[in-house]
Amino acid sequence: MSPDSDHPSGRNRASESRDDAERRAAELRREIEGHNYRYYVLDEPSVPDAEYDRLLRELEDIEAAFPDLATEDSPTRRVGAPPSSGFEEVRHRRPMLSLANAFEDEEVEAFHDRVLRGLEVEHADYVAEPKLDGVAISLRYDAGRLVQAATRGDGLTGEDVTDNVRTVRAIPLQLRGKGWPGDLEVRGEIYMPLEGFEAYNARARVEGGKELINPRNAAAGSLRQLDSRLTARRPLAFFAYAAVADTGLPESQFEVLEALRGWGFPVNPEVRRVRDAGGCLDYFRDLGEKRGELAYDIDGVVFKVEGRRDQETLGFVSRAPRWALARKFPAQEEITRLLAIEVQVGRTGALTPVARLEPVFVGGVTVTNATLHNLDEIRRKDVRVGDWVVVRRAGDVIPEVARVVPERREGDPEPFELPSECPVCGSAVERVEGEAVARCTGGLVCPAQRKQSIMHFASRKALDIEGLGEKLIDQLVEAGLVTSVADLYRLRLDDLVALERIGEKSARNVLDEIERSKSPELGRLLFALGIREVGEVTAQSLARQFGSMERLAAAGIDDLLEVPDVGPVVASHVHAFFQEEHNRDVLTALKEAGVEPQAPEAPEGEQPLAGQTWVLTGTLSMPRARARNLLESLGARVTGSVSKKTDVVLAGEEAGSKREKAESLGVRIIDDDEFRGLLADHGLDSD
Ligand SMILES: NC(=O)c1ccc[n+]([C@@H]2O[C@H](COP(=O)([O-])OP(=O)(O)OC[C@H]3O[C@@H](n4cnc5c(N)ncnc54)[C@H](O)[C@@H]3O)[C@@H](O)[C@H]2O)c1
Ligand SMILES: [Zn+2]
Repeated sequence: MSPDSDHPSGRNRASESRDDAERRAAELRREIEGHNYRYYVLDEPSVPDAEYDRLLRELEDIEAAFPDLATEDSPTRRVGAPPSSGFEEVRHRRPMLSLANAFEDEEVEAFHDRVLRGLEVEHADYVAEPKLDGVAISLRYDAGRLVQAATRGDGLTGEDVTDNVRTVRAIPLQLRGKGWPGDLEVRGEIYMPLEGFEAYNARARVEGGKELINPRNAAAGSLRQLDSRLTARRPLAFFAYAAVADTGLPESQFEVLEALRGWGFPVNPEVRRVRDAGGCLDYFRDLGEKRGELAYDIDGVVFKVEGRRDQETLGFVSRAPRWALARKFPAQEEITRLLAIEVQVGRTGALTPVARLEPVFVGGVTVTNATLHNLDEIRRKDVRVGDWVVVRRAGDVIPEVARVVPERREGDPEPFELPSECPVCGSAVERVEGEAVARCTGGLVCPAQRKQSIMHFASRKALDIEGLGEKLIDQLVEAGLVTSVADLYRLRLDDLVALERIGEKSARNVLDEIERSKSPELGRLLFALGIREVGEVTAQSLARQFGSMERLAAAGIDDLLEVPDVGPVVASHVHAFFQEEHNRDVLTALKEAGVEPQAPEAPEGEQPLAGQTWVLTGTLSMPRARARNLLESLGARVTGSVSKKTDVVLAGEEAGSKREKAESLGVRIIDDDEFRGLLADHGLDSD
């Protein structure tokens, strides 16, 4: 959070007097307890970890300044939360503790100094391990067989989740190799790999289920299901990082990890032995660079004193060992205030809502804007202007508003609505049912889309204006010479020659090309207009069906639906395009400039099916578009619905109502095999 923020958790708010401190400490404890409950019991935190860590540190600072304010049960002294009912309790043989946290390099150096002093040595070796962002688990093995699995709980007592843990494939039910202690406890982290996490959420979005907040809470929540069949469906994995036994364990942490590997446990491959603070910090930096490539979330690095005897010498403080330290990465999630939602128009006309934020330091940079994706996402997350929101910036990914902090909403702000007109050009905004993205329909006139639309217009499959490339288009638009494609036809030699880096010869060539493009095939011109979802094939179909721009422009949705392969989405895009006044102006301007589209020609060659009208229905053994092309190349007209004018219905498998209608009208019906025979008769290859 920015230092000038007015949120009460700012750490620099020194407590002036003891009374203030006492009040603030009580406030902090209440708030932290609330977060603990949401995080450890519900597996559904509302604030990001960074915010929680700040609150905890503020409380630690107060307790350090006024030691008599520190209560026995203060959250600064406790680990996690007591086990929840619904599970048997498991008393840990040795407490499962937390880790001391470091947010700065200096804190790593201070830790190292304490270790050197504690052990009375000059150098110290550490094992450096990725700090997995998952959930700690304790696994008991009796004579090599898994007999019990428990969560950390409050550190002393955990929850018996044995049945659930048995469904995690990475955890051996029976130890391998040899030399394992007969009575062995293995500790490690159960986590959800990112891929599985994203796949799970993608499915939840489609099926309308509940999404998981982050991989760590996903892992914890999965493990604490009361029905282990639900756990089995979650993609969980495991890394071991510690072992507890009375005898029979190697003397150093590194060797313990190697032994665990030999006994069949996955051990993180990034684990290294390092020396002194310098070695720790190098490792931290290197792993930080790799963080984005890992298949799982890590939130930092753990340094552990290598020798087990040395660990014992150093011992523990209330909630963490003195021989270990977690150096945390910069937070990828932060909390800040949503000041406004602005709408940007992209090069393709997509309207993107963008969050204007109170500046916040997250993922290593200061973020002032974040994407909100689209209106559906805003609705799903119920984001409203003025809310406190969690902003996420992972690696180089564009920052996004991940979620709202609901308990901090003030009043009852209005839900956000998209404008009905494009904020850039004023054209109508279209939102097709079932599509997430809303778009400006003024593709041909909208300044936000200008360069893109001209480039598309001139491209090879459209009007194929050679020499009119991206650079020249940039120059033309920036010089104000071209605001829509119709302006291309008003360009003069002087205009072009006046531009930088264009000689007279190439200017002439471009003008010749533009002149030549004045009599395009109708289908190409339609494609060139850049109507959404109208690709080359659809443009050709539209051209064949309607024969002229005027007829197409006058077509209603129902007329459009008659065209083969045109469904409701395309029909609605085409309709909206021609409804938009700005677009009609450009079409008029094109006409005035002398652009005359050519009606589609009859295909060349033999036309044995000329004059026949065909309808395709059911599942064919080739893609429908191909069947249609083949028929058209033989001269047939292919339409979408069966009527008395239909000559032949080609009915594939599971043909439904169209087939019935053809039967009732007495229209000839042929099947896939007959169709292939017919193609073969005309020398066409059906494969
Ligand atoms: N957002 C919230 O509301 C909220 C609430 C409570 C706690 N938290 C977060 O939870 C964390 C505190 O929880 P904590 O007490 O578990 O401390 P911690 O997560 O900082 O460190 C201890 C834990 O690290 C894990 N760990 C991962 N890799 C390890 C390795 N190689 N070796 C040893 N341990 C490893 C273990 O599970 C261990 O229990 C903080 O990050 C805090 O921000 C957040
Ligand atoms: Zn626009």
